[in-house]
Amino acid sequence: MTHTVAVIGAGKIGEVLLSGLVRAGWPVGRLIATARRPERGRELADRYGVRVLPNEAAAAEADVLAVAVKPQDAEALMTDLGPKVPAGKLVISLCAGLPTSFFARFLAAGTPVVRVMTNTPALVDEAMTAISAGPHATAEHLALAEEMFTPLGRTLRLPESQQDAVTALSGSGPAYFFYLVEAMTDAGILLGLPRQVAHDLIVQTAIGSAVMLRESGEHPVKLREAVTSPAGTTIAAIRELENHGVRAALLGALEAARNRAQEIAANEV
Ligand SMILES: NC(=O)C1=CN([C@@H]2O[C@H](COP(=O)(O)OP(=O)(O)OC[C@H]3O[C@@H](n4cnc5c(N)ncnc54)[C@H](O)[C@@H]3O)[C@@H](O)[C@H]2O)C=CC1
Ligand SMILES: O=C(O)[C@@H]1CCC=N1
Repeated sequence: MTHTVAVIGAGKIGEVLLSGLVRAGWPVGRLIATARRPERGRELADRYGVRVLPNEAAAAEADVLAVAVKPQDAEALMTDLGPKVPAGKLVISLCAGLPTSFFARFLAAGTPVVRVMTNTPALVDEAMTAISAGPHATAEHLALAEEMFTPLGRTLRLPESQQDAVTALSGSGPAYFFYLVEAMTDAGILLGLPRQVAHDLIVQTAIGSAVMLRESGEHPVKLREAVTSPAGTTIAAIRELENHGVRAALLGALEAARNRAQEIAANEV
């Protein structure tokens, strides 16, 4: 926590990172945010007590630049800011799809780049963050990225070649679970439960199932089999899921997300 971190483009995920660092006790004097809109900057300063600076001033002051703009905005940002980033800074990209080589193009030779893919459960310190070394990133840079993201949940080091798959699985993953909860709440309503009751039942069921997965260490098939009684209710539901190809739909959905990350990388943003 001795480094100064600037979140460049503190939107949704940038704020998730900032708030997590504040909760973890990162000195607020060592946290900087940049924002395109002045009112957004004021909001972040009021909410977290962090300094809000223009991009270039942030890059001059910080040791670590955590780039959290949308991939579509990264080229404009880096064309302007990249050549002004002083040597010796660590650039950490939070952007989906963009490879570290993209950032290296705009930066002084030798600037280390690390790519991370985190997710929104960082808001409750339950993130899954995958960290990959890009050009010139040493073990020390990876350790610094871990120091920033470990307080927000779990971290894992992976080769950069796996980051598009990670993005499809755990980066976007919370959205799939929220989608399922939404659909299952509707199902409860179809069966006659009040909306709030259906919501509460499924949220606690999701939490219980997630904790079992983590704490039992059992394979999900075994956990599911324990719920599935012979000639019972669960198998009747599972048959419907199988009939509707839900497993195949998930395989296709994640492949589509991975393909989208690759399109972003190919600049088809
Ligand atoms: N939302 C999520 O769950 C996750 C998002 N990501 C990645 O994080 C990045 C940001 O996504 P979100 O936070 O959802 O988007 P967002 O649109 O909420 O945040 C991006 C922010 O960057 C600001 N910005 C853009 N250009 C700027 C510039 N030149 N200077 C200063 N600020 C600038 C925008 O005003 C905006 O506030 C994306 O690259 C996305 O792939 C990664 C993991 C999860
Ligand atoms: O939807 C997106 O592109 C971003 C990346 C991972 C989660 N949200």
